Amino acid sequence: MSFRLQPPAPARPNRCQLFGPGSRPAIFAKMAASEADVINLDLEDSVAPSDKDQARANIIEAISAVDWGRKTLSVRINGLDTPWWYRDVVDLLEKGGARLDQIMIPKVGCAEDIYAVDALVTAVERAMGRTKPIAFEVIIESAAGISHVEEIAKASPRLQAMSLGAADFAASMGMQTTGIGGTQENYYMLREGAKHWSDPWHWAQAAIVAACRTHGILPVDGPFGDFSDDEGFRAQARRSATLGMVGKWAIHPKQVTLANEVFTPSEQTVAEAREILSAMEAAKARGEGATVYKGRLVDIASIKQAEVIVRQAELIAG
Ligand SMILES: CC(=O)SCCNC(=O)CCNC(=O)[C@H](O)C(C)(C)COP(=O)(O)OP(=O)(O)OC[C@H]1O[C@@H](n2cnc3c(N)ncnc32)[C@H](O)[C@@H]1OP(=O)(O)O
Ligand SMILES: O=CC(=O)O
Ligand SMILES: [Mg+2]
Repeated sequence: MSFRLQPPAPARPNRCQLFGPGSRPAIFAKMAASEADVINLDLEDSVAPSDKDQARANIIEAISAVDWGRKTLSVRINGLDTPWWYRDVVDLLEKGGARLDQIMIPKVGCAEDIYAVDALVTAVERAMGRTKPIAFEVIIESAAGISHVEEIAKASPRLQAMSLGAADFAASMGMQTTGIGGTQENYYMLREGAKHWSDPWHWAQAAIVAACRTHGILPVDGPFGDFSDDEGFRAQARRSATLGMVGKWAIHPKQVTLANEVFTPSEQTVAEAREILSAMEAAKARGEGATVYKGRLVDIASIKQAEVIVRQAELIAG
């Protein structure tokens, strides 16, 4: 155990991040009225190159014109390999107003990518006398991104969240699939003639969770493309939650309820966590570090596990 304590992740709900193209302002009010904790207005891959300027103008207007309530409001800028990203940053910060909370940086490949955006954001913030610092979230969606995930996670104090972007990740890795997230038909083990599907996203998710938890950042699962497959979404989201991720993107409004359902600990889970804490209090009073709860071992590590669940529930309850 290091003497350095693991830093806590930002204390805000992040169960669902609802995306919408900046080129489709008619849905902005619907996004604001949704139950998503985070809104991601997109300037990147859901916006055609010919629409980039108009989408940026739409978003700048909507940042202050729409009532976003208590949601975290984030805008996904274009990637650093495009001619649009610097204009996205400068215009959002100069013209977007104070309501904007966060910028999402896609296709991050190394810590220097964050440094570059940080330098630009810092300069514009100073020039504008902006008092609320813009937070960052990043998408790990390339071979370079996952290779440098830990140095990316510690690249800036602005960084609050990190998502896995399954679509671009699959493309960058040369994966033989056009599906966005979820079960991949050809990724199975064979035993006695029966197929057992495995999870090709698992290793990247685990690397992201470890980097995020080391540096106090929220790990988030990205898109699940087949929005007609509720059970597929649930299964993917449950695996992510079990691994330690705090939430998942919704690329269609119907996925918001599903994400909130999975990433909100159930009453039963919270009640059990509280019972474990009580059982450990009683054990401590007896001078014991370990005891039995419902026929199974609980010890001092169980306190930390139970506290994760109770903290999640308290955060969501506000
Ligand atoms: C790989 C990645 O990078 S993923 C992230 C980038 N991608 C995106 O941002 C895409 C976000 N999603 C969308 O653009 C759209 O949801 C689409 C294109 C997938 C589907 O759009 P539609 O064909 O309009 O969907 P559908 O007809 O089922 O919409 C149902 C209702 O939800 C609304 N709606 C659709 N998308 C959204 C959204 N993202 N947020 C809020 N409301 C929405 C529609 O306006 C419609 O409202 P209505 O009932 O009042 O008429
Ligand atoms: O940007 C998201 C992705 O899956 O790619
Ligand atoms: Mg992407």
